[in-house]
Amino acid sequence: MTPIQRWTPVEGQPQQVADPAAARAALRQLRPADYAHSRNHLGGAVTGLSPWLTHGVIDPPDVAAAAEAALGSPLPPGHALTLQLAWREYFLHVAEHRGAGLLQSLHEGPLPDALYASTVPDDVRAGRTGVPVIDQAVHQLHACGWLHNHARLWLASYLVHMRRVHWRAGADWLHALLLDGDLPSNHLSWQWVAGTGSHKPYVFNADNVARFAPRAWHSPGTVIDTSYEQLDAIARGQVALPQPYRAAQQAAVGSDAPVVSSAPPTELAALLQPPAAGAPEWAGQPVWLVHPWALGDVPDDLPPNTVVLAVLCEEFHRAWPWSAQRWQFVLPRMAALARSRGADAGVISGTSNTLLGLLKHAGPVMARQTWQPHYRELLEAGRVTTRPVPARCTSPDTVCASFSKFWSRQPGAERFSHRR
Ligand SMILES: Cc1cc2nc3c(=O)[nH]c(=O)nc-3n(C[C@H](O)[C@H](O)[C@H](O)COP(=O)(O)OP(=O)(O)OC[C@H]3O[C@@H](n4cnc5c(N)ncnc54)[C@H](O)[C@@H]3O)c2cc1C
Repeated sequence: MTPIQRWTPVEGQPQQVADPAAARAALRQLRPADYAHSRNHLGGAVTGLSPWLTHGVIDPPDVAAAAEAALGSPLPPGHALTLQLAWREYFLHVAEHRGAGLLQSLHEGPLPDALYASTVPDDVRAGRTGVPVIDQAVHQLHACGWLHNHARLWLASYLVHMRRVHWRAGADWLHALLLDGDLPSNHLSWQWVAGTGSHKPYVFNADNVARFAPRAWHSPGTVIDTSYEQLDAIARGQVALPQPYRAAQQAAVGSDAPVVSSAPPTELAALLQPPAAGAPEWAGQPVWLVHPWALGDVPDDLPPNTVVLAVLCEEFHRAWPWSAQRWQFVLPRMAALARSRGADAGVISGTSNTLLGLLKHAGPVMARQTWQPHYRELLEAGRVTTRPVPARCTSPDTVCASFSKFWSRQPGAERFSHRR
């Protein structure tokens, strides 16, 4: 195991707060040369940077710069890290164009939506399916809120194709438990696995797990220990679903399943403050608006009298609750940013209407762009001047229906492959 897999409990305490110093320390540990040949292995030299990237503590250009410093040369466009960062930017590109449309199937998958169950079964939620790869993934998810990309692919594929659960139910469930839960990357990846955002269902078998995962994850003799032809036929409904688990292993949600909530846990409640009634003391001053996807440092080119307001938009959090671990990751950093230059000391939680009422008192309002539902609408309705998320790829004006199309429209990309 490499030290970079810090989100796993095996490596000690997971990071607690979206702290830029910790993110910068992680950037200094990048091993881009090893990443290229080992990233598909659960013990490979993956970066573990996704929680910081999701919350805007760092951005893809920072990762590329750190990789270049480690390599001592420019990061080639065809390097695996370049391509994986581009996948993130592709999903943001789709979100920019489709907005909340990414929450519905982009096109029909192998079977009609109505044939899939709308809830995640209890034995999966508890990590007690009897299929070691799935149970290991769920327990790691519970313990540290982070999974390797391959584990996410396996979990999603098993749920959608072996248990016939609708991708949206699985996506919402996983999103709630991840520290890096990000609707564009998460929900579009689920659609890619389901076949509603790609041209074929993604399936995997026990041999694939044995190749890329440690022994405890290997799953011989289980429902996934079969040929790809058979798995594809199951996903397409051409043969019956296998009996997924032994009755003795069915279970209610296990005790290690984190509680998810639309509001911060009580131990963080002191970091919240209600919106002030009437005109605040900073009325008329410029505002830098901090939201959960803007946890990097406050830009240093703002007018000197700019105040920092940190806000939570309640409609979003009611729709997509978070684990306590995620609240712990996000909220103290938001409060620290609010305190850095704020007239208000805490994080203001309110409905869109309440927050809009507050912003009416402000002078010019500026914020980092986001495509997260409700926050995006808040920025638009509040006539907030947004700053783009720093990116390495260009986002074409019309939506690209596939990563290949997106990639082919990047300068110089035609010379390189784009395998996932
Ligand atoms: C079902 C499923 C759900 C996912 N949900 C999320 C999510 O909610 N949030 C999220 O950030 N990523 C998600 N991903 C993408 C990917 O699994 C994670 O970004 C990655 O595993 C994070 O670990 P890392 O930082 O070590 O990645 P690395 O391999 O070190 O990659 C570096 C960075 O590149 C980006 N990246 C890498 N692989 C992908 C990918 N396949 N798609 C998009 N971006 C990628 C991430 O920002 C990542 O931090 C999901 C993938 C799947 C299959």
